[in-house]
Amino acid sequence: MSGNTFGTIFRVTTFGESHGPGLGGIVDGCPAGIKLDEAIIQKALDRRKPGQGYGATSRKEDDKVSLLSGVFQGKTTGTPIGFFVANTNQRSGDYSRLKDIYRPGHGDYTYDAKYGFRDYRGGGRSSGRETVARVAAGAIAQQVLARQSIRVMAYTVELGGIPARETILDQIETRPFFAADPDMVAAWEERIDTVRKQGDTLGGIVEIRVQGVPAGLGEPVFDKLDACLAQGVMSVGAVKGVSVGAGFEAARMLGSENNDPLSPEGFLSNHAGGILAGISSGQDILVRAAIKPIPSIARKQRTIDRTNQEQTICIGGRHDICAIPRVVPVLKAMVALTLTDMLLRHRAGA
Ligand SMILES: Cc1cc2nc3c(=O)[nH]c(=O)nc-3n(C[C@H](O)[C@H](O)[C@H](O)COP(=O)(O)O)c2cc1C
Ligand SMILES: C=C(O[C@@H]1CC(C(=O)O)=C[C@@H](OP(=O)(O)O)[C@H]1O)C(=O)O
Repeated sequence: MSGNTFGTIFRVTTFGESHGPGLGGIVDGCPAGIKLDEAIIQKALDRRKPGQGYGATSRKEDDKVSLLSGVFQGKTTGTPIGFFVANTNQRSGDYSRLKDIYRPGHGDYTYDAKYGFRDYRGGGRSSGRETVARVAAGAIAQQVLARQSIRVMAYTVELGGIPARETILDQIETRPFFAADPDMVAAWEERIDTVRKQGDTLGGIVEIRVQGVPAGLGEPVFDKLDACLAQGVMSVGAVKGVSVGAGFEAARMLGSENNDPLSPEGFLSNHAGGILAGISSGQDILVRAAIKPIPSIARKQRTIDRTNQEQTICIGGRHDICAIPRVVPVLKAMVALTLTDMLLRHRAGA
């Protein structure tokens, strides 16, 4: 298995680095006849791109996608779909001071430990920028899911320790932060402002909800639907926790509280998050992701260099203060990719 490929039947391979010529991917295994053009992918990319939104990096990229193959007359042909997004605003000089120094919390130390090679121009493959390719692939997956009336939504339920009070699902996509609760936006913006002035960063929690999933998707062991969703979501940078349904709360409940009773009209609650024994139950799938604070902070920190000498760093450059909201479309994409793969596996009887 290559570390750059995700999925078994609907497979996505991504390539590229944040300071190279660009990023792209290949989606292989997409059925023929699915409606697809650059505009559909672009719409998803525009929701993730840098340089926009509160607390976002000031790096300005258009993230303009080119479709290279696998589409004819607005429909997929069944052959590999290739796409590319150019980098246009790298400013790699920002990183020359960090050439031999490891940033705490980022991939600098572990990449050097793995490869024994240091491409110090930004995060490279570990950069949040790699997620541009996932969002493009996820937009293709969502076209497949839409044909089955399966809809993936993602929204922010907590930011900087301040939780949303309620979840209002309509118009999430047009709200700042993809906020579950529009009344929380002002408090979240204020929290970001305070933390930014301190040279610091923060995290949050994103919920992904999938409606319209038929009962029966997923494998009984190992490739359980919840296991595959957790892998897809956890594979995104800055994600440090994944829960399904009641998640960690289930550990504090009694069986009588946690079970979702069945009735002829359907389940009476959804603590399971739409998955039982690794297989979808037909209820909404509910996944949450814990997003850590952005590691590149403008405060003095202790670290070491490549020769193990003690150093202090204070990181400048263009960084997000919080990965939310830009990570929201990425998590949506990873859930869409996982479900599309499971749907096609189910159909193939594989
Ligand atoms: C959409 C997105 C944007 C991000 N922006 C930044 C950033 O501006 N600066 C930074 O240091 N890390 C940023 N990160 C986080 C790092 O990429 C991430 O912490 C790093 O890859 C290490 O991975 P880990 O947090 O999973 O251990 C971002 C992540 C995502 C998903
Ligand atoms: C460019 C993007 O986000 C980048 C994610 C990122 C990181 O370390 O994860 C660090 C910054 O990179 P750079 O210093 O190269 O601009 C962000 O701007 C993007 O998401 O498109």
